[in-house]
Amino acid sequence: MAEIALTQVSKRFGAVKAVDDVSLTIADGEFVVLLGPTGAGKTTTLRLVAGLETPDDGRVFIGGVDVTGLPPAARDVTFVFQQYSLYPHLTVFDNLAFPLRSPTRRTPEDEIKRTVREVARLLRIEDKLGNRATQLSGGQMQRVAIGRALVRRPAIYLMDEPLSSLDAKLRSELRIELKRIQQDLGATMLYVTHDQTEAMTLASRIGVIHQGRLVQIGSPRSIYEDPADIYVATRLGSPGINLLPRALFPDVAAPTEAVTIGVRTEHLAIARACTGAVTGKVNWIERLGDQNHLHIDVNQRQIVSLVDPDEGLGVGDEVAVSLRKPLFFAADGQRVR
Ligand SMILES: Nc1ncnc2c1ncn2[C@@H]1O[C@H](COP(=O)(O)OP(=O)(O)OP(=O)(O)O)[C@@H](O)[C@H]1O
Repeated sequence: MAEIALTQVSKRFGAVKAVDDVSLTIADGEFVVLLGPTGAGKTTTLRLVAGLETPDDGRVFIGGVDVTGLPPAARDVTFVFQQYSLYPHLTVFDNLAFPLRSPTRRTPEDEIKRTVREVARLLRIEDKLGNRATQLSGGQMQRVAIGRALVRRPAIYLMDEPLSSLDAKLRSELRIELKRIQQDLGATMLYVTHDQTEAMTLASRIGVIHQGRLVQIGSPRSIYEDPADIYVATRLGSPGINLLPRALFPDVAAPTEAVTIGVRTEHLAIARACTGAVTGKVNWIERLGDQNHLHIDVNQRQIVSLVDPDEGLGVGDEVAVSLRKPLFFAADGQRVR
């Protein structure tokens, strides 16, 4: 395993700055997730580390070695893509063994057997080793695709939304397994996704990407609780953070530059209407089963909050809304305290 470092890396495609002056160090054994919407520059960043793209500016280091000019094959990384690409005519065993059988590796057959069985055990597909790839479900195929990356034991694993083609249940199962495997192997992983749950549950650190720039990097908790700006604040949290004009809560003590108040469920106290607080009206309840999303109208502004189904509130109820330690943002979107 090895450390990855990018120093002031930029990559342009014509007029588009896909990656813009990104500096980032991923420690040996760390799981860093790059989070951002489509087009933010996540895949390009991975491709720069893999050597599938060359930066216009900046350097890429793996294990302390400057690999900026080296081809992918010389970098000891594996890349797992969103769409599994298995050899359909081969068995699961042979698909997994494939990277070890490359002429440059010349791995002895008994070692191949041992490694393939070990990876199949990690991914819980030992009973499928004799199946052809076409006889597998989507989730099993993606496990094999991940397994193909694992057998090589590279210095670094790069994963580009490897779970996004799976249904929600399989995604959550494989998420747990990926994290377990990464910890078991002590693997260095750079993983990209636009799924906030994946980022929160997998990452040692989350890097939030916006228009090619790394706008904040930190533990999932710090990114969630202590966002640097409105953009980062809106990346995490379900329901999403409520962004409200400061004037809606005139009694709340706020820094003078504050123009917008960011309010998550945990910043809200909602009670049946009484005097003294800002009041609103419940105008919609989304029932999710174990919890509800409560939509409250406050002076024609919508606030959405998570509540227990047994809260006893109904559409049309008047409620008092008060805030506890919300987030404040200046006119330019930067956080102010
Ligand atoms: N080979 C290319 N040629 C031209 N433009 C490109 C190329 N690759 C990426 N881009 C552009 O660079 C920007 C970043 O793309 P990138 O694929 O890195 O984003 P992403 O965050 O991975 O998005 P997604 O989640 O959709 O994969 C986009 O505007 C994209 O259109």
